[in-house]
Amino acid sequence: MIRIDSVTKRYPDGTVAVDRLSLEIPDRSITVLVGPSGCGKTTTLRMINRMVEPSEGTILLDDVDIQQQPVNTLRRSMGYVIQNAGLFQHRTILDNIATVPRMLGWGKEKSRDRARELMERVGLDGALAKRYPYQLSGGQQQRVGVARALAADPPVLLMDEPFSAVDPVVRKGLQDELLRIQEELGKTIVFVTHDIDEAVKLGTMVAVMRTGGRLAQFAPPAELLSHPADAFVEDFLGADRGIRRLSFFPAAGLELLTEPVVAVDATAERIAAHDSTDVPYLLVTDPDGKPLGWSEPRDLTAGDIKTEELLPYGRPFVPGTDSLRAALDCAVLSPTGWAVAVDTDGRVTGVVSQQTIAEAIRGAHAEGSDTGAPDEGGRTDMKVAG
Ligand SMILES: Nc1ncnc2c1ncn2[C@@H]1O[C@H](COP(=O)(O)OP(=O)(O)OP(=O)(O)O)[C@@H](O)[C@H]1O
Repeated sequence: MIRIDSVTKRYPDGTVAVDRLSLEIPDRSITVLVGPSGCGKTTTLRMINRMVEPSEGTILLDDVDIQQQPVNTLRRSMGYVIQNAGLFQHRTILDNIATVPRMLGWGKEKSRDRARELMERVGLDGALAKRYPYQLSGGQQQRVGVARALAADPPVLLMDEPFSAVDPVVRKGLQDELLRIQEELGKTIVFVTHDIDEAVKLGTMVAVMRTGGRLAQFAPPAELLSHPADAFVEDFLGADRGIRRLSFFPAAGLELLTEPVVAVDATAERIAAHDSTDVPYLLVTDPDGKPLGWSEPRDLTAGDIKTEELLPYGRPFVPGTDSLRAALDCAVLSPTGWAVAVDTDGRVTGVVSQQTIAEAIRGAHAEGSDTGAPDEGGRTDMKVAG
């Protein structure tokens, strides 16, 4: 949909901010521009809505050179979100969001109705409508920024480090919300960040740029993690890229054992029967099948299991939606080294050892090196969960 064709930006002082950049930004997906400070990400984004004009090269929107469109028409088709939201401080939240519809000549009530609808879509409580930006938290202000950019329903959203100024927990919430909005609305989003984790989480495609405004690699995140194009990209991805890559492989294929799982009202025979298995621990569940904790079998007395003496089971994982990374994390954090799998209602479906997870990881890496990356469907499913 957006094609950047050999674009260079030279600022009047001679700085080459972007150097012969070519990118095909796919329709209805999130393309992330990532790279170190000063590598030309913002300049690239601003050339797409002509806040900055290229020195050379062309940018096409639906095969039409953006230079041939009046700037106002172009910008109306592109929502723009920046760090710290850039809200109008003297306008209420509702009127901030209604700004563009009002500019487009919509009536006041219709614009406000649209603004209310968008508040709900971006997860903002309607009670905030009459407040002013300074009465909102940073995360809430960013949500208003996103709602405002969506107000006129533009097909394209340009986002420049929109979530950089908020704390990690709020940031994760905003990222999850953006993925959900993208899924619901199918916008074409170009997203700038300097945070590779954010890029990997959000991007359908990720463009890694290097200082001097040159493209280092343009690939889906799983491929970036499995096959960095060169030492610069590898270095930028960081030391734990092998672990992070596991986010793209589902935990669904792990073989779960049910033998080492007993209910809190288990009989002496059931507990004793466990001696024949290789697992040194038993996971005790409540009568409803929810995990309570681990114990060595010899410490359990049938009819008198003391739940407060059990070892904590840590955080369980859900095989159907979680990734191998999540399963590994559960096993690493578990005092027994075994991870607990549960269904979406929190009932135990089995347990799995670090060793079994390690074997699955070896299999996943081998699969990734054969094909370049895991299949597209699995990758997308794992994005939020991983
Ligand atoms: N108006 C300008 N005049 C001269 N040089 C500029 C101008 N705007 C940006 N630059 C330079 O162009 C280069 C790219 O800047 P840009 O803001 O696009 O980078 P960035 O990757 O977005 O950086 P950051 O992550 O720090 O925001 C930098 O060296 C910057 O100093």
